[in-house]
Amino acid sequence: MSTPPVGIIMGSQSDWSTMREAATLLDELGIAYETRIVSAHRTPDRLWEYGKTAVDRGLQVIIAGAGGAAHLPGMMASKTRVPVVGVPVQTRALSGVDSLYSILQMPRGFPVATMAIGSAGAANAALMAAGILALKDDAIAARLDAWRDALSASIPEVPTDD
Ligand SMILES: Nc1c(C(=O)O)ncn1[C@@H]1O[C@H](COP(=O)(O)O)[C@@H](O)[C@H]1O
Repeated sequence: MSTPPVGIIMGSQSDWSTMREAATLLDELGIAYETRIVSAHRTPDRLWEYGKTAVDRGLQVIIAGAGGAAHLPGMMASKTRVPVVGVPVQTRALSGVDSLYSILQMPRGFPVATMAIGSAGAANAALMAAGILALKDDAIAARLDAWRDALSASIPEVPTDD
């Protein structure tokens, strides 16, 4: 089976309820993806292998979600030049600010495109991936344009009472 263009990876099964938002949006846009649990802390060899083979397998964007000491996106970015879009998963103790800072503050040279905390960030990660793929894929570009137009059209111009 050929590798899809997008990999959605997450530090734990518990991140799936957040990262599912990215998968749902990619489904809407007709973009194939794979999903994996990969942890810098708990499965470092799996992380290494995923990053080492990403280019050769044909992955074009990696969406990486993690919470707390969220080292996964940055470590993945250190191992592959495939663009990594990071999603800070919301945590109970620190509301996801810990995840955000862990992902955001990369040293010069190894960037992670960091999204907002939580499911909106996961959805935006999928849209970011779509935008990257759309640069070289007219069909994805057309579907992304249509998706954006539909969202804009759904926003009322005048507020109403609930
Ligand atoms: N931040 C990371 C990494 C990593 O960065 O490699 N691996 C797991 N985790 C995070 O630990 C949190 C709690 O995980 P559990 O719910 O499994 O205890 C999750 O949000 C996961 O992303």
